[in-house]
Amino acid sequence: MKIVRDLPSLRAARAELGPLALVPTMGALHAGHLSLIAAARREAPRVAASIFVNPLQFGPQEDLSRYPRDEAGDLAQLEAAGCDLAWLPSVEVMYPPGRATTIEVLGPSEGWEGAARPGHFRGVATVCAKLFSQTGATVAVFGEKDWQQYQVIRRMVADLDLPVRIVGGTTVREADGLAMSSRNRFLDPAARALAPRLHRAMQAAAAAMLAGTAPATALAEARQSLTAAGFGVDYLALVEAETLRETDKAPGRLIAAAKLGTVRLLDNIAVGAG
Ligand SMILES: Nc1ncnc2c1ncn2[C@@H]1O[C@H](COP(=O)(O)OP(=O)(O)OP(=O)(O)O)[C@@H](O)[C@H]1O
Ligand SMILES: CC(C)(CO)[C@@H](O)C(=O)[O-]
Ligand code: BAL
Repeated sequence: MKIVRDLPSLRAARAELGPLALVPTMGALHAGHLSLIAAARREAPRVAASIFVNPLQFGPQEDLSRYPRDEAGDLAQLEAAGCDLAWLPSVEVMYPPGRATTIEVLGPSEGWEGAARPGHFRGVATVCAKLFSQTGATVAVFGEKDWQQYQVIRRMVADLDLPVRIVGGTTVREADGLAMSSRNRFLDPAARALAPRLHRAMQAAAAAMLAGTAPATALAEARQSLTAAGFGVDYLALVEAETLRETDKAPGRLIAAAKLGTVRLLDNIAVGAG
């Protein structure tokens, strides 16, 4: 596996390797990321992964400084997973002084994570556009776990005619249903024990909706049971899968963000064909 940290080395590696599928990450890799590497290997002859904790997508009160980092462990996992190229730009390489361009995707970025984290999707879209352009990837793989992000990137690529195909990877879960996430390591044992209830409550709400319960009723019940269990529910909503607009009938995507202590969990599932 080639490890590159500056643009001239990336360009040379790209020329040598040929068509690439890219998996953008912020590191602290887990089995969810590795499933995206495996998906990428099915999409193109060579696979690149980027590791970059993107300051532009973190608000001033957010956890940029304590975001988990483990470069040596990440590189070992990428190598073992059959990754051909690791792109590890520094903040200075990604954002040299004088930078004046950002990308703003409206539509699917409005609401939910976009409302909870103002400016977040501007940072995500900007860095992803740069990663696509830097690597020249023909395919990029994103986890469905961050459903809204996945739709924002699809929208951006369609709107800007970017020459990259976006592929989604299904959410990898722990045995008890908790969606894997780098931030799960911050759950204390009591919170870790409660955490799978989020997915269970979502599954119950989805099953109720498919059995004919009005979404508003099913969602209110799920919210109430989660709040009683100790979750701070930020949102739990049925939305149109691509636009992220709230809807009152399935099919759709059930999306949620809920806090346990200081850890914010995200999850989503399809309801019907959503
Ligand atoms: N459990 C998972 N299953 C599949 N893909 C995942 C999973 N968790 C993250 N991903 C995907 O991996 C890519 C990189 O995500 P990132 O590095 O932010 O990891 P993360 O675990 O989501 O971290 P965070 O704690 O910030 O949510 C994204 O496309 C994300 O959707
Ligand atoms: C796509 C991404 C790597 C952009 O920084 C990040 O938002 C993430 O890890 O999901
Ligand atoms: N997986 C989304 C990256 C973030 O939380 O900033």
